[in-house]
Amino acid sequence: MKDQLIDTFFSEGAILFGRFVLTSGKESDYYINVKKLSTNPKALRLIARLMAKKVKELGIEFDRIAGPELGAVPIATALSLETGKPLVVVRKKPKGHGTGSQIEGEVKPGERILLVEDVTTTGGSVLKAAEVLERAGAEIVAISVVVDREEGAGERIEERYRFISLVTVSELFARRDSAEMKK
Ligand SMILES: O=P(O)(O)OC[C@H]1O[C@H](OP(=O)(O)OP(=O)(O)O)[C@H](O)[C@@H]1O
Ligand SMILES: O=C(O)c1cc(=O)[nH]c(=O)[nH]1
Repeated sequence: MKDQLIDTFFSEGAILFGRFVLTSGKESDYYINVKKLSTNPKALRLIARLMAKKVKELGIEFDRIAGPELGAVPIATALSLETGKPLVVVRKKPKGHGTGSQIEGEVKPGERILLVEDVTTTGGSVLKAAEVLERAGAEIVAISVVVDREEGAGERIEERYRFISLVTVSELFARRDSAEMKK
């Protein structure tokens, strides 16, 4: 399943090369567009199945799944359907009208949350979401990401939480290099 996911990144054109400014302000000569996969039902199902399998194998128990706006929302939703566990969505900022809420869905005090992310670079975005959930009384049992760019997020997140990645950029680029060698 993991190899299938890696292949899907290439077949869906989800790895772009050029100059990109990242959310952290860093610059990069490549960009992983996980949204290309999370908007494709077959690829999204594969991500959800792989994530559910990995979490189960590691014996991680949780009551609820959380997905921070925006990239993680379809992934967390698919994982909720796959596992039958309820969902919460964490906004980047509290809603400016209506409920004024930053969390959509209910977090009960002491609930064990599996926090999902699409891609991690510095880990700053997902750590902000973790803070919002903890302020609401949740316990973050693990942070699970589809792709880790290996630019410090793992080390930063692991200071406080269990960190799981489905694939790393090294694994993605190793596959590209081995495919090119075979040509
Ligand atoms: O680990 P970090 O350095 O925080 O970078 C990764 C974050 O950047 C992207 O989000 P983006 O801000 O582009 O928002 P979007 O998901 O709303 O498109 C991605 O979805 C992660 O949330
Ligand atoms: O750090 C980011 O903002 C980022 C990097 C990346 O490769 N893909 C993405 O969606 N966001």
